[in-house]
Amino acid sequence: MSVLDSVANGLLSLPMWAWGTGALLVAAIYWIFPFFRNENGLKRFPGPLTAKVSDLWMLIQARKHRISLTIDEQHQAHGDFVRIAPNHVSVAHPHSIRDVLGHGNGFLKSEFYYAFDNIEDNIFTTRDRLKHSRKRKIVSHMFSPKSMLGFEPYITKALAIYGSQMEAMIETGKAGRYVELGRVDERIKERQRKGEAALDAAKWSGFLAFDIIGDLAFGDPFGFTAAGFDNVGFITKLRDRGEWCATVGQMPWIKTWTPYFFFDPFFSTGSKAASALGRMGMAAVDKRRAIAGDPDRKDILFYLLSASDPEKGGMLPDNEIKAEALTQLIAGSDTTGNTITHVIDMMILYPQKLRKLQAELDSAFPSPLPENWVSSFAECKDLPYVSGVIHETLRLRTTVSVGLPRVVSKGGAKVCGEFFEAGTVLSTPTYTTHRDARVWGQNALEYEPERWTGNDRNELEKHFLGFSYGPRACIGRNVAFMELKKTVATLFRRFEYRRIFPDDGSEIREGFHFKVQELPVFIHRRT
Ligand code: HEM
Repeated sequence: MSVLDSVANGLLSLPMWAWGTGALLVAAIYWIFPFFRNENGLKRFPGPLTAKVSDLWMLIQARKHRISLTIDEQHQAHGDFVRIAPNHVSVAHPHSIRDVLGHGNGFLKSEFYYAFDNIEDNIFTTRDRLKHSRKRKIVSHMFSPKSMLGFEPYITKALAIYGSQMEAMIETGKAGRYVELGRVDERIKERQRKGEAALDAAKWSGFLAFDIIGDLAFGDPFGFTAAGFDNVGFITKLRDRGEWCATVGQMPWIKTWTPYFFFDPFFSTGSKAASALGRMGMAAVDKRRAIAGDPDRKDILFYLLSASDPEKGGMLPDNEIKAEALTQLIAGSDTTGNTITHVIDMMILYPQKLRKLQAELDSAFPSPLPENWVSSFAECKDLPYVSGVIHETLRLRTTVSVGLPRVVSKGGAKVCGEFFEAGTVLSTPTYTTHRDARVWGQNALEYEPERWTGNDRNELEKHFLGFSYGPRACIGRNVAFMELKKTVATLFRRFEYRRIFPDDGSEIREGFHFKVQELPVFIHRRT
């Protein structure tokens, strides 16, 4: 018998208690070791004991869908620096944006982003600086002012479909029929007034945003707005995948194992959703290539298909095109859809602000409006209150509220007065930073679109993280603003919303996005 066989036989003959003790010992070493090692000298920072000991603490917060709220509570209790994982410090200091996310510090994205890789790594997930610059260069053409103008007709088309769907529901909507439930609900019927339709505004914002980006990215809107239905479950899959990524990203090494986490179906659902989205993205690119469409069409896929490989020349590799197209679709859909929902929610919650918005829109777009009118970007881009409402909503209801983790580069760095060793993970908690009275003043927690219409605007922009900051900031920011401004101007000029159940708060659940799950509203026409 070989030595290996003897060892194997010896191990197999051990009693169950010995196996159990061994497993506990291994787990204990894994948990306790980073703590005692004082990894990267982080012992000096306060934080929950369990967070100092293991990444599991963050994973649990993510699984509970409340990363931002928990980290904010920690900052309120401990101050600007909180150790939220053995090797991760959250820095909620007014200079943190510049020091952690800014240009020139050499910090890279952390392993957290590995969870988001789909098909292969992409512009959003890559942790390699050169690879990122190369990808950024390739896609930057898509977002030039000239390309942006080419995108506007697709946004106008989707908004026109949304507008006519609302009109049709208001015209023909059955009393008490909450569109998404597909049945008459007596509680809704009791509250509904003449000329109103009842619907889930969160769902319709999603339909609108997904149709726009579907058209921009793949040359084909999903058709959700026209159908009033997401027939492929795309929106739900994207949500499940986002929640899964934000959770798995806390302990990236578990990624490949999550399909087998039978104790919690959340993990297998998210993992399946991620794979399904990958397949859908690949199929969409293949479909677009197979059908010879409009040769003048200048959408995101057009720019990817005509980009040349900077190293080898010729077209980009097939998988790279697919991964990048899918990334734009993912990055540009739920972000805008969810922001539109938050704007509707805020306008219902703050009727005085809604009146101001309506006054601005009524004066810019007097009655009578053409049938199924949609605001052009030229007409709404400089309206100060429209812009104020969007900025203020993105401040207090930031779609990406979580701190975005970055790794301190070689040689270490001084961040907000503290020195950090190379390899330490740092993040700026957007939710907390956007509520910091040192920046936003004593009314930091109040919804004040007016703060964006005054002379302080440029100064406030420096502390605004709605689209992040630095080399990894949102590349689609200008497209997002075009979409959001056109949408806010069009919807709030033509319609008014009120909550069906005013006493219910909004159920916000956080994955990677800080997302309103459902917003039951009545909608009526304005004249
Ligand atoms: C309201 C809408 C949007 C919001 C709030 C938003 C927010 C953000 C944020 C916070 C980041 C940084 C993420 C990180 O570092 O982990 C980001 C990155 C990114 N966004 Fe957006 N985004 C929006 C719309 C869009 C649109 C419309 C597109 C494309 C059409 C887009 C494409 C991207 C891409 C490709 C990145 C990765 C950039 C890089 O790493 O170089 N986003 N976005």
